[in-house]
Amino acid sequence: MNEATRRLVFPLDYGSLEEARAGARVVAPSVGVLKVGLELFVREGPAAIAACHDLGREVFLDLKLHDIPETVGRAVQSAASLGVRYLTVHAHGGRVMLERAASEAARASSPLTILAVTVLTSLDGADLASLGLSTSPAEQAERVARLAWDAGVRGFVASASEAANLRSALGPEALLVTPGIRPAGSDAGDQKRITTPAQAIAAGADLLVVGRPIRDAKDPLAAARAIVAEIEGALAARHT
Ligand SMILES: O=C(O)c1cc(=O)[nH]c(=O)n1[C@@H]1O[C@H](COP(=O)(O)O)[C@@H](O)[C@H]1O
Repeated sequence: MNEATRRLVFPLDYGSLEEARAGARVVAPSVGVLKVGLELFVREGPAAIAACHDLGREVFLDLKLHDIPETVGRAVQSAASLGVRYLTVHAHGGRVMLERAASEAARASSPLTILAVTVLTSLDGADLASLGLSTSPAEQAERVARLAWDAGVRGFVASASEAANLRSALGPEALLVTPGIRPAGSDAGDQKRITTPAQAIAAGADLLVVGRPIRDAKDPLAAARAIVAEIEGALAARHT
């Protein structure tokens, strides 16, 4: 698998295991990581993770844990026992919760990286204001990313429009995972802070999460291939 393919994360946002398996099988040649999120995990549970492993792909379990430290710590242990490679928690769960998630992941028997979700890509400044936050999404993402970093977390989910800023705030060791990716001309849907795949790579993103532009394309494999080609071009430009 080449570097560009390794960087593409495809969310299995499907309503059943059968659909998820079929969708994953089609795009697997052009996808590095498969993400299992709330829709599929609530319905199908660990079988969804096993299906990804059957395809030889690492699993990103996206449950966006946000609870008291004890509950999150125990949930991290459960996720670790399923052999997932990445697991999301909400950075807004606070320092102790983040510390607990990071320390439980460090004790897992296989590599497990906690990803702190900073500010959801579906939110903009007006949404933050309605929550009583006077910061911009970029400022808020940096604030909670620093909090998570200090708690021992090394993976972060943010819009790629914040990736360059987070990279300079956190340094090369931070793993930056960016959803809200839209190839030029594709529908934003409910995403508000979006970039193209090339912009995300240029900004220093490590992993790009791309769902509907692939899932809902007439030819999902061709859509995934086109995104990988765009990532490849942007990586080459980054290295020159
Ligand atoms: O944690 C995530 O993966 C996530 C965080 C975030 O801020 N925004 C976001 O869209 N996601 C997820 O990334 C995927 C984006 O899907 P599309 O908008 O269809 O490309 C979905 O599975 C979301 O649950």
